[in-house]
Formats: sequence, structure tokens, C-alpha cells
Amino acid sequence: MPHYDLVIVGTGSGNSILDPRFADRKVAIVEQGTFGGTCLNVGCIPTKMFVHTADLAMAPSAGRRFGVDAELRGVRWRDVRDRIFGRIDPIAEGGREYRREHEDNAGVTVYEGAARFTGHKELTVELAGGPETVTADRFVLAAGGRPVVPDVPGLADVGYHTSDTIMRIDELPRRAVILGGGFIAAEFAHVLGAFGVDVTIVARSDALLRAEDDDISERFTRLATERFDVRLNRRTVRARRTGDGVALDLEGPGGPEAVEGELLLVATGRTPNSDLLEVAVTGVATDDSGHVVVDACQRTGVDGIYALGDISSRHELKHVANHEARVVQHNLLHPDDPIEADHRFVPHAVFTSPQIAAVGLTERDAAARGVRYVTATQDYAGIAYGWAMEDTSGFAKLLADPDTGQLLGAHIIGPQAPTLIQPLVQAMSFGLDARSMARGQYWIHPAMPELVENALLNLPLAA
Ligand SMILES: Cc1cc2nc3c(=O)[nH]c(=O)nc-3n(C[C@H](O)[C@H](O)[C@H](O)COP(=O)(O)OP(=O)(O)OC[C@H]3O[C@@H](n4cnc5c(N)ncnc54)[C@H](O)[C@@H]3O)c2cc1C
Ligand SMILES: NC(=O)c1ccc[n+]([C@@H]2O[C@H](COP(=O)([O-])OP(=O)(O)OC[C@H]3O[C@@H](n4cnc5c(N)ncnc54)[C@H](O)[C@@H]3O)[C@@H](O)[C@H]2O)c1
Repeated sequence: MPHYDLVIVGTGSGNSILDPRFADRKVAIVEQGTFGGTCLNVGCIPTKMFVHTADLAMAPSAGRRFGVDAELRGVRWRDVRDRIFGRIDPIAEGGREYRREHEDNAGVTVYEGAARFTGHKELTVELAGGPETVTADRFVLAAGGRPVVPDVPGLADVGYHTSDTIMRIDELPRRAVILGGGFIAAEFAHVLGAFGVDVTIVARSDALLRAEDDDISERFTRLATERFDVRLNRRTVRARRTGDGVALDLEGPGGPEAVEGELLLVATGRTPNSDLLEVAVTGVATDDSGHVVVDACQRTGVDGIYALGDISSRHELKHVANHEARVVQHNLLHPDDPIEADHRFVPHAVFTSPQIAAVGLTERDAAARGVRYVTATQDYAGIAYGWAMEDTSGFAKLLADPDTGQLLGAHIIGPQAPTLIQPLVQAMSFGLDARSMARGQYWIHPAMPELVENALLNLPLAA
């Protein structure tokens, strides 16, 4: 039975741990799917390439009110798809080849198959030629998560897509139904809608993107309702096949109803892969949502076993997985001088239309925690660049401590929100108060960050 110094399960963020400093160690890396993991192959990167293309497809119709008459003559779906994966697939394959063949990785063995723990620090991998069992002093659990499919009668039989499959379809449907009202629903509704698909969104709660600050969620829900057929407060009773696709029978405030599409996208969250990896067999604990329990240094309760990314983090974000991979890398190299992960101010963005970004507390969080706070908002429509963009719906909302001016939360809905939020993430991370941030630097006029400057100046802080 081969024994390793280190075994890494998962080639998403886990793959970035290995660098020349590990050259003197005997290492194995295990992957059951496509090298590079979710973000590269079926997550952040292809979705944002589709989103950018969708934004371009929307531009002609947006031009009209600027006096620019342009027309969208069509979207060549297969060309879009093949351009995107024509770039991504070789990167995934290049990463695989690098680990398997390159002299830099002379000490690395790649196992391609599904792994599960079969004993204490003992892992069995289902290889094409049969199972192989390995042991190691140290493990990194970086096996991510997978889409959750709700237990709706008929769903398993009708044929549905998840984010794992929808980006590779051969033809765009005329009509699509999206089940779920979170990140993936918001992003794919935008992409499909921009490409001319009639989109119906079915959500069980009373708003889309419900985890956002209420003002953001309300604004997005209103805008989405103008663009898509949005069914809120709906329970999905049953899925059934129709002549040309799928129907969902729903129960809602108005009684029973049905929605139909040629394609159904299930976007109802993700679950960590700790169960399939059978981490309990090696003594690693999970919480009630299946996330591996780690301490601030990303160590599980079992000596020498670390975890990172979606398998252990409720954030389920690539920048968090990357940060945690850097922490694990340091702690593997310097076990006697470990560092902690910093989860204080984790931002996120939803790349839909309009774009959304946030960091820190929502107003709901602040109220629930009994934190003293003041808020301020600034509309894009009230800054010069917002006039240039004729924006009528975007705004920034800030929460701050009324006495110290320390920022507690920032929420933006509107063009370039993920870019605009970054200086606020920086201010929060380095403890810069709102007044110093607003007046201690120049803000380029008339650029979009004036949205942030004005939101900061609008905060009703103690004199
Ligand atoms: C559609 C979509 C869009 C997203 N967009 C964004 C975004 O814009 N920004 C952002 O920050 N985040 C985004 N995310 C989330 C982001 O992709 C994840 O947080 C991130 O990829 C997690 O990285 P990871 O290394 O923890 O896991 P993964 O990248 O999922 O890597 C885990 C790897 O482990 C392998 N594996 C699993 N189980 C086993 C096993 N038993 N044996 C062997 N191998 C195994 C898997 O095949 C996989 O390759 C998106 C996710 C999705 C689904
Ligand atoms: N831009 C980004 O950073 C980005 C983009 C896409 C995905 N992601 C990550 O991937 C994760 C998964 O995305 P997601 O959109 O699937 O999850 P999500 O948690 O954002 O949304 C899930 C949605 O499904 C609904 N839902 C859950 N169970 C349901 C059921 N049984 N019936 C009907 N509706 C149900 C929830 O109410 C919610 O609206 C996200 O949490 C996010 O961290 C990030």
C-alpha cells in the first residue's frame, strides 16, 4: 500500500497548494472529475464569460434610450459555447498534464478516480483499473460540493439541468424554467434572457436573492419581475414531462398552477462532498449541513488532516477557497508556526443584471446582533457617471458605526458593483473609517467610484 507525506483530495483550490517548496515530499493528488474543479470548469469562470457575452447581447436594446439605434441580429449559441470552452478545456487539460508529466511534479502522483476514506488516514480511490488504497501522514480535503436536487416527485424522471450541465447544451430552448432564487438562478436568468430565452423563475420565498440586504433583494426582485416571469412563494408539488419539455406543478398564493419550459434548470443550492468522501471513517467531524469542521488554521479535529473551500466553508466562494488554500499551504510548510484564515470581511458578488456586490453586515444582521449602526444610500442617478449611463435603478447602501465611522456593511446594486465594492472591502479590512476614506483621498471625477464617495459622505455620523 503506497504511503505518502501528503495526499490532496480535489484539484480545484487544492491543486494550488503544490509549489516547488513541496518538491522534497512524496505527494499524491486525487481527482474524480475534470482537473481544475468547479470554478474553472463549471463555475465562476465560464459563467462570467457567458455573463459578459449576455451583457453585450443586451447592449443594442439598451442603446435606444441613448439615441443609438442598434439591433441584435442573433446570438450564435454554439459559437459562444465553443469559444468559452475552447479556452477553458485546454487550461484544465494543461493543468492535468502539468501534474502528471512535468518534471516539476516528479514527486507528485495523480490518482484519477473517486476517493473515499476506508480507515484512519487511509483512502481508497476507484481507478479505471480497480481500487487502490493509499495512506498518508497528512491529508488536505479540498473536495468541494455538488448541486442539491430537491425531493420533488417526478423530478428525477423528467430530465433537468444543473449548473454542471447547462452551459454545454447544444441548442438554446425557447422557454426555460429555473427552480431556485439564489446566485445561480439570478446569473443564468440573465444569461438565458439576454440570449432570447423566455425565462420563468420559481422561488419558494417572497423575494429573490433573499440572503442580500432587504433593500437590495427587493430592488432586484422588482427588476427581475419586469424582465422575467417570476413566481414567488411557490411550492413545487410535482415535475412532469410535456410534449416538448418539462412542467412544474406549483402551489402558490393563488392556488395550484403550472409553469412549462423546454428546459428546467435546478438551482437550489449546493452540498459539501464530505459524505461521498466518507470523512467520518477517518474521524473527521462535519456540522449539520455536512461541512467539515475546521479550526481557524483550517485543521480538522484529526491531527494532520486539513480542509478548505466548499467542503468546509459556508461561504462557497472561490476567493475564500483560494485564501484558505494559502493558509493550508503555509501550515503544511510551517506546522509549528501556523497562521489563521481571515474571514472577517468576505465580499461576494452576483453577476446578474444589474450586478450586485456586498460585504459585511446587512441591516437585518446588524439589527439581529444589536449592533448600533447608521445607514446611508446613494443612487447612481445622483452621480455624474450615473447620468451618463442613464441609470435609474442602482444604488449603494452603507452601514457604519455612528460614533467611530467604522464601516459595518456595504451593498451595491448597479453597473460594475463588484468593482465598486472593492475599496470598501479594503477600508473595512484595514480599519479605515468612513470620513477619512471619503475626504482623505481624491476621487476621480466624474468616475463611478463617486457613488462610494457620496454614500460615505451621506452617512449621518457623530460630529
Ligand atoms: C455556477 C457557479 C458559479 C460560481 N460563480 C462563482 C463566482 O463568480 N465567484 C465565486 O467566488 N465563486 C463562484 N462559485 C463558487 C466556486 O466555484 C466555489 O466556491 C469554488 O470552486 C470551490 O472550490 P473548492 O476548491 O473548494 O472545490 P472545487 O473547485 O469544487 O474542487 C473540488 C474538486 O474535488 C473533486 N472531488 C470531489 N469529491 C471527490 C472525491 N471523492 N474523490 C476525488 N475527487 C473529488 C471534484 O471533482 C472537484 O474537481 C460558483 C459556483 C458555481 C456552481
Ligand atoms: N457569483 C458568485 O459568487 C456565485 C455564482 C453562482 C454560485 N455561487 C455559489 O454557489 C452556491 C450555490 O448557488 P445556488 O444559486 O444554487 O444556491 P443559493 O443558496 O444561492 O440559492 C438557492 C436557492 O434555492 C432555493 N431553494 C432551496 N431549496 C429549495 C427547494 N427545495 N425548492 C425550491 N427552492 C429551493 C433557496 O430558497 C434559494 O433561493 C452559492 O451559495 C454560491 O456560494 C456563487
